[in-house]
Amino acid sequence: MILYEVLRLYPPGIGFVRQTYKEMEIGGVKYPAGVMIELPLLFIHHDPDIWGSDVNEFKPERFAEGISRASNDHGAFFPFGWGPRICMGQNFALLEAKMALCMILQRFEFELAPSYTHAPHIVLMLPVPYASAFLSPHRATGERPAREEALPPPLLMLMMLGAASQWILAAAAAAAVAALLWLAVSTLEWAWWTPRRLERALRAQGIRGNRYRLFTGDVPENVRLNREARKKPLPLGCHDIIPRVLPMFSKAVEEHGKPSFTWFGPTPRVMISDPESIREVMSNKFGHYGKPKPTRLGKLLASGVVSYEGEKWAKHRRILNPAFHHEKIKRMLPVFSNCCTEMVTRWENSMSIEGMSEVDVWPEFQNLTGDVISKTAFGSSYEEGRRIFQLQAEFLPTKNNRRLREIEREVSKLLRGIIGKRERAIKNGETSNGDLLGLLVESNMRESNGKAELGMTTDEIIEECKLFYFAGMETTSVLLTWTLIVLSMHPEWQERAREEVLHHFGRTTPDYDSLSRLKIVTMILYEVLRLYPPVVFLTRRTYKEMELGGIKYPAEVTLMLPILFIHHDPDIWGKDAGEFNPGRFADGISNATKYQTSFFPFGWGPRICIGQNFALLEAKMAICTILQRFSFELSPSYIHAPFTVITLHPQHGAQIKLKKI
Ligand code: HEM
Repeated sequence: MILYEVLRLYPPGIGFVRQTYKEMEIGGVKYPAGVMIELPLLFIHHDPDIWGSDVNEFKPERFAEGISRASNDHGAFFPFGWGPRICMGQNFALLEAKMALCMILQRFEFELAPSYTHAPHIVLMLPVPYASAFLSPHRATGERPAREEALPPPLLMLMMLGAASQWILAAAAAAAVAALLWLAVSTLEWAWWTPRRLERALRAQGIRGNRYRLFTGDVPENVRLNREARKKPLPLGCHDIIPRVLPMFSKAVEEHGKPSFTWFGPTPRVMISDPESIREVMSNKFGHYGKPKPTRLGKLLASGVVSYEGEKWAKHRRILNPAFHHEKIKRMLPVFSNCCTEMVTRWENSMSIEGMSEVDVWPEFQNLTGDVISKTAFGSSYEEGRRIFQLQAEFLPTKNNRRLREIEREVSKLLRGIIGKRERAIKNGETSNGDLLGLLVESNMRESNGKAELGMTTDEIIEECKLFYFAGMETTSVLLTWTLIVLSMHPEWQERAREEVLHHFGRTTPDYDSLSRLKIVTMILYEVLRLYPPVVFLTRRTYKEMELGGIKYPAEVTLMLPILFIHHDPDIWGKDAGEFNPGRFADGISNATKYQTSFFPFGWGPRICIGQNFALLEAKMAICTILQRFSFELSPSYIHAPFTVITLHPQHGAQIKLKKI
């Protein structure tokens, strides 16, 4: 209470400043971009309308029932800031202050020295210029301390430093002990106190879950269960893939029900299982649900817009959006079609005299989507783009740190070269070739309009290109692979799709308008995305206590939005949830179930996948080109074994027997 009351009356930081990056309405007032907004902590902490008429009195008891009851506005006390950028060190600071105060109180009584002048002023923080006090040993004789003990601390420090070098050694030793103490306390805080506090808060809300294990949480158990699950393939035609793909979460739901929590290291991960709550989280209207901090692997693979928050995300998304507009993607169709034709021609050339062949379509589709994204992203700089793709493909299995850094450097160098060339061409009046990079550079120049801070830096454009690469190649090849596997398992739907394709295009190259009108093929792709979503779950993080579906989640909890579980839930999709039935999408996505967020393979809300139209058009082009030329079935060597390596892969490949038609 005392520390809180001191922090209220004498907050070390007396205010915060934020700047508007675009026009913003706050409390009914519109602030243009570029305005500095002062958040006057000191004024708010001293406001009698908030704290009462005794606002300027030192009354620690006002905090007797905690911070939230101390004033008539629970947001009125924020000496450590507030929201996502709240001081990371607040627990550290409070603990340190308590420790210091306790040790002083144990040993001394104290009062102000006559020389003390009460004159708080600002030099970054709120210092006390001459903070001398008379310290006397606790319950001691009342002897006055020596004069230098009452000197201002900086002077005292200088005198001490000058006096003897052993003081320096002593100070260094003390600093080392303090650093060790700090390390120990923050490790304990991170690995034990915080997880235990969060666990208690979740259990108090009636949410059940796994017991916390120090440091590792459920990670070793997850590895063990995955290893076990991966030993057992599924029967052909079985789409009940959850226990194999996400065995730990599946077990948690069995044992604890929904919602329940597991541990990703010291962070609890609560699985949210009702579509309404999922919609609320994904809408993220006020920025209350953020993305968890990216892992090291995530950062190395690609950061870019997918990992940003707040204004930075909004700026990047605004610049990227035009590149993914329908009209722009329509212009990329010839690239899609050429790449698909190249692939099927290769397949045709490898056929036996009887017109049969066996192909593992998984690497084939990775190649196809890699080719498509290289050409659509980099246009004339395709060769350099292709090299980047090869380097990134090498990246994932590489564990050698030196090699990883080399790859990073080479990818950045290649991208920097391509971007520089493109920027110079556009400045010389050449229009972009309609490729993603050109559109991005153009949109960036338009958006920044000469003001660098409104646009993206070259490094940021590089990150976005790496992201296109990863996001554009990986996910779409997964969708195509499962589509071929599932259509091999369900030949009646393969036949219906082929009829539709031949009806629209015969043997000619599919055009944009007819591709957009395909009904059966679209229903099939949706049903494959439902049963085999390339991204099996998403995560978000609470920045502060949030109420969701009647449950209060404390800050720092990870919410898991389990696409795979929701897509397979019989309470949402009916008894036939585990069956392949594209007919459920006959009247569109919105009529397939009664909830908006029961189908979200591309995410939802403001952060919905920017490339979904791109991916669906590419997938339709590929499926049509294949259906026009081949019938196909599973090879006897195919083993049905979906598992996740970031996205949903076929563990033993996707061997398909093709027959020329
Ligand atoms: C079948 C194919 C695809 C699937 C299933 C898919 C899935 C997703 C999902 C689930 C998200 C949301 C992530 C979240 O909210 O945390 C997302 C975001 C994103 N996707 Fe895709 N994606 C696909 C294809 C693509 C393609 C082809 C591109 C680009 C060429 C792309 C670029 C992106 C980007 C940039 C974001 C981040 C958007 C943001 O945070 O504002 N995706 N994708």
